[in-house]
Amino acid sequence: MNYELSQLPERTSKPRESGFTMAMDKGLSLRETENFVEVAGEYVDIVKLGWATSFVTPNLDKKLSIYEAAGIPVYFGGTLFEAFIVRDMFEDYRRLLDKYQLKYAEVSDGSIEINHDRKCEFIRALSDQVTVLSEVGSKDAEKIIPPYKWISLMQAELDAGAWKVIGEAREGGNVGLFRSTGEVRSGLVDEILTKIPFEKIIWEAPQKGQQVFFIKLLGANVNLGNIAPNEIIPLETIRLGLRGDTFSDFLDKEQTNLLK
Ligand SMILES: C=C(OP(=O)(O)O)C(=O)O
Ligand SMILES: O=S([O-])[O-]
Repeated sequence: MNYELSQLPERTSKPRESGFTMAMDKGLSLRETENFVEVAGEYVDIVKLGWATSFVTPNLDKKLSIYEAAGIPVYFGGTLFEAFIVRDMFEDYRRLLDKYQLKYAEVSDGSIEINHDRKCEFIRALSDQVTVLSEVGSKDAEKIIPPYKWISLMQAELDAGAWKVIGEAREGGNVGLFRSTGEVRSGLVDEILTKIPFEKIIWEAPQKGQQVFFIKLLGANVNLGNIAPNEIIPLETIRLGLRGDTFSDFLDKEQTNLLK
C-alpha cells in the first residue's frame, strides 16, 4: 500500500489459501504480460490461460517465463483438458503439462459430458503430478444443476484430490453460478456454503456486480476467479472497501465520521 489508512479489512498475503485471485489471460502479448505482472502481480495468485488459448497464443514459452519470474503460477483452461479428453489423449495432456513444467491443472466438464467417477479418476491421476483445480458447472445455459448436486460433485472432487473447486461462470459470467442476465443464483451459493468450506471454493465472478456480491457475502478474503487483467486493481479496491460498492461494508460504524 502506498500510504496509511485505518479501518481496512485485513487481507491475506501470498501464498493465499483464501482471499485468492485467479486472473484470466486470454491472449495478452509478451509486453502486455510484463506490464500486467508489473502492475498487478502482487494481487494475482494464479493465472489461467483461458480455455484453449494456449494452443494459439504465440511465444507461449516466453509468456510462461514472465509469469514464472514474477512468482505467479499458470494453468491452462479446463476447456483444453476437455479438448484432449474428448480425443482420448489424456496421456498426451499429462506430457503437455510436463513439457511446459506446469504445477497446476484444471479438470472440468463444462463442454463435454464425463461420467463423474471418470472425472474423479482424472483428478486423482493428475493430482499425483500437479495441484488440481476442478471445476463444477456446465457452460450450457440450458443445463441447470440443482444445488444438492453441486454439493455432491464438489465434495467428491475434493475427496478425489482437488486442491480447490471452481464454480463455473465462463468469461461472460452468465452460466453456472449465474443466470443468463448475470444475476447470482444466490440460493445455490448459500446452499453450497452450508456444506463446502469457503476457502475450498473459487467463485468465477468476471462481472463487477458478481465480485461485489461475493465480497459482501463472504468478506474481503473470498476466492474469486476469471478476473480480467485490467480489473485486478479495481477488484482489490472493492475487497478493501475503497470503491463505492463496498465503501461502508468494512467501516467501524462507531468510528465513522459521517459529517451529518
Ligand atoms: C473461461 C472459459 O473457459 P475455461 O474455464 O476453459 O477457461 C470460457 O469458456 O469462457
Ligand atoms: O437460483 S437460486 O438458487 O437463487
